[in-house]
Amino acid sequence: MNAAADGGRTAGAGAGGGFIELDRVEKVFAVRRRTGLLRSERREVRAVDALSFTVARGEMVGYIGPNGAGKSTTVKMLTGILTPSGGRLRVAGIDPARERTRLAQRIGVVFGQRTTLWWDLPLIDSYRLMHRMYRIPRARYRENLDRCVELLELGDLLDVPVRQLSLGQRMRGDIAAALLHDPEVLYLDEPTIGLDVVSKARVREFLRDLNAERGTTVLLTTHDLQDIEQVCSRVMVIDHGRLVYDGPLAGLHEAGGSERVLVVDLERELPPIEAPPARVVRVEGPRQWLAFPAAQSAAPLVARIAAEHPLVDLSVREPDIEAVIARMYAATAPVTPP
Ligand SMILES: Nc1ncnc2c1ncn2[C@@H]1O[C@H](COP(=O)(O)OP(=O)(O)OP(=O)(O)O)[C@@H](O)[C@H]1O
Repeated sequence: MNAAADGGRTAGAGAGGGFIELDRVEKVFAVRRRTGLLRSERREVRAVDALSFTVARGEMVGYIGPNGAGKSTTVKMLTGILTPSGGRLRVAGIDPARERTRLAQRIGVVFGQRTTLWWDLPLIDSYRLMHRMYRIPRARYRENLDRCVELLELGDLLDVPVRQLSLGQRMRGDIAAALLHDPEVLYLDEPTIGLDVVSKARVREFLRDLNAERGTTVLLTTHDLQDIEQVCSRVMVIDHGRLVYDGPLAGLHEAGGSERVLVVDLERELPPIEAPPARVVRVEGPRQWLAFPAAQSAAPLVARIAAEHPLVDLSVREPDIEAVIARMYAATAPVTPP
């Protein structure tokens, strides 16, 4: 399982070391569980376990894993909200837990399921408050705001109270808020959750542009593998607090032999389509489902089917992250840290 074998320590490291560096980082929570009327038992939850990886400046990395794997705990340690129980962690050379305020000037955070905006205020008032809170120089604030308003198409929304925005509009508003102070690194936690296809595409395109123009380092937590495919060149998989894969997304699909499904609507009922290595896994009237290796592009398969069959419509279904990870486990034993 390639780079994870050395704890991901070398992957993506820049000449002068990584921009984000974790060396055997741990986070243990003490939890109390009630065992009787007056009795409770103390238990430890190892949310992050000897986690080591390096992210170079300007990298866009997906950070995925099943529920409870330790993703949020990692991001909270990277922002200084939580202090590690052990190990060494640095972001831009700063120890987040010790210098949280100084680090805040250099990082941006977006939580898909929570907003950092003031609910009852028009969007622009939240930005004005952040301008003061972060003490952003006026010219820089204006420049960043203008750019975000243009690229995220916020012009008509600036005077709308946040509670009246749709989920997609609010998410674009939150992304702009995280970028007003020009952070060098952006942590995004489920930035496309609940968004429609067009809004998702807009957010992904914006992140790619941001990275190309400013070299912003991006760490993206998501359950949507298309976010990773379209934004990140590298993906890290965490499970039970440990890094179990670090490399390209295609490699993750290969490790588990995962498949995508092409759903094809034909003009009429026809015999199962023959287009190896894709294979028909289901037929319902004029609709057919073809499974094909997820590491391969769908384009040649689509072109071939379109050329040989009376095609009306088609769509591609991605494998879900839990299934990919489960298959990866089935195919190879997870890395056990030394
Ligand atoms: N404050 C806390 N106190 C006790 N246990 C915690 C605390 N925060 C997280 N945990 C536990 O640590 C483990 C990792 O949780 P974490 O929220 O980091 O997972 P996650 O990968 O972000 O999951 P999800 O995808 O569901 O958000 C879980 O077992 C969780 O119950």
